[in-house]
This record gives sequence, C-alpha cells and structure tokens, in this order.
Amino acid sequence: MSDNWFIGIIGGSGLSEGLELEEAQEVAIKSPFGEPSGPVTLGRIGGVRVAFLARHGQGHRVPPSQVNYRANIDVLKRARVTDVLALSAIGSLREEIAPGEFVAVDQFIDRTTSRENSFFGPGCVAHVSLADPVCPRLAQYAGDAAKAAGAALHRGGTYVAIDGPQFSTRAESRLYRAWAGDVIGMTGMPEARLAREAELPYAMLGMATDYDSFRDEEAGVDVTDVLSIMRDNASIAAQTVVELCKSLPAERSRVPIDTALEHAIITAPDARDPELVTRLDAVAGRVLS
Ligand SMILES: CSC[C@H]1O[C@H](OP(=O)(O)O)[C@H](O)[C@@H]1O
Ligand SMILES: Nc1ncnc2[nH]cnc12
Repeated sequence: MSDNWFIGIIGGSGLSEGLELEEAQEVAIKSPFGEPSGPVTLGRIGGVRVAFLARHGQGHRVPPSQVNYRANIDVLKRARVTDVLALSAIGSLREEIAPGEFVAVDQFIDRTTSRENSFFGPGCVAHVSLADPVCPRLAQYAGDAAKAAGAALHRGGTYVAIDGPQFSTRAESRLYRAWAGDVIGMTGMPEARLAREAELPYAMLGMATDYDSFRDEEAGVDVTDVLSIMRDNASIAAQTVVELCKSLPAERSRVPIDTALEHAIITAPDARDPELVTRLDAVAGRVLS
C-alpha cells in the first residue's frame, strides 16, 4: 500500500473514456477558476490512489484552446493529488520518433497565445522557476512504466505547444524542427506551468500519432491516421498507469517541486487582493494562510 502517493492522471485525446479504477467514484469538484473539463474519477489501482480527469471532457467536447487548464489543475489540487501524469497525443518532429512510439517529454516551447497561463495576477504576484518543467522522478517512473506496458519509449524530448486546432503548416513544422522541437501538441502548455504553480510534480508521456508536416514527400497530418494510432495506443497508455501504480515505492519522499512557491510570492502581505488570495486557497494555501 502506498497511501501517501496520490496520482492525478490527465487523459488526453486517446483517453477520453477514462481508466479502470477500483472503488471508482465520480465527483464534481468545484473550482474558483471556473468549470473544469468534467468530473474527476477517484479510485485506486493496486492500493495507490488515483484521480482521473479527461482533458477534453467526456466524449471529447472541449477544443485545446478552450480547455480550462487552471480549473483542471485546481480541482486535482483540491482532490489532494501529490503528482500529475499527463497522457497526450503528439505529432513527431523527428524521423527517429515513429508513430506508435512514446516520449517522456522533458522540455516545452510555448507557442500558445490567449490562454490563462497563471493562477496569480494583480494583487498576488508570483514567479516560480520553470527551467525544468517536468519532475524528473515522476518522468523516470512513468517512462519505466510505459516500457513495462510494452511501449517503445524515448526518454526526453522537447514539446512544442501550439494553439491549434489546425495542425501546423509545413513551414511552421520545419521552423519547430530548427528550434530543436522533437514533438508537437496543443495542450502541454499552460498545463505544465500551472502544475508547477500549484506545487504539483508534473510529467507528460506523449504518444506519437503521426509525423507532423515536415516531410516534403508526404501528405500533411491527417486526423483519421491520428485517431487510428491513438486507438492502438490507448490500451498501452492505460496499462502504463497500472504499471506506474505497481512500481511506486511505499513511501513518497518529498521533491523540491512540492515547495515551489516557498519564496515565489513577492506581493507584500498587506498589498494582496483578498479575493484572489481566497481563490488561491487550494493552489497556494500552504504559503498564503
Ligand atoms: C486529435 S489530434 C489533436 C489533439 O490531440 C492532442 O490532444 P491531447 O494532448 O489532449 O492528447 C493534441 O494536443 C490536440 O489537442
Ligand atoms: N501533428 C500534431 N500537431 C499537433 N498536435 C497533435 N496531436 C497529435 N498530432 C499532432
């Protein structure tokens, strides 16, 4: 029994229908940051507590730029998860990352615009470090779990986050390769930023569904191919979560990300906006109360 781990799983396009959890219970958790993508399913896998949230909602209703990333992270924090693993469909920007293969992402380039990308703001300003946006421990466990589930895994990779919903032009795809992007998706940012602000160790396993449109001789990305690879990957992704829960050590030791806000809030206590401070009760209550 590893009762001090509580794993939040954000299921992306390939996992909208959820995971099989023991003692599953669906709860609608309210957030002061608005509507999350849907209810959170709480349960256990082999004694480890798990909270599952479908990023695009049940039945994939929410497009990538309309996902309320703040509410999603806030409700997972309210559920008291200790760590967050995101499972995402990605396009490959590299010949060596073939469709069907998995990537334990470790860096992001954020090309998104107009998404709420911080819990903080006027009346409570905070600056967390994001140099290493992924928790190395969780990425290691998740990568090992993906391999145990039968995935071909690449450890490390830079994820270029775009708004979408359209796939990239050929010129954009070539540009992202020149920027040293390895994979591309529409959801990793601001999700990873917000997890850090909420002091939640975050890792992302990307499941390559296509080569992005950098190959001159090939047609561009086709969503039919993406969905077909996604369906093939879904059972490996679900098994990865099972393997992860099986592999966690009984005790969860603390990591620096657990206290990422320790010295991050720079607004003087008497200059803080009480309304915002109240909204931050789950995300930053540890340092604000
Ligand atoms: C259906 S392909 C495009 C879609 O898939 C990815 O979603 P997620 O990261 O939630 O798995 C990608 O980011 C796009 O939103
Ligand atoms: N090529 C691609 N671009 C952006 N998001 C994706 N998700 C899956 N494949 C993708």
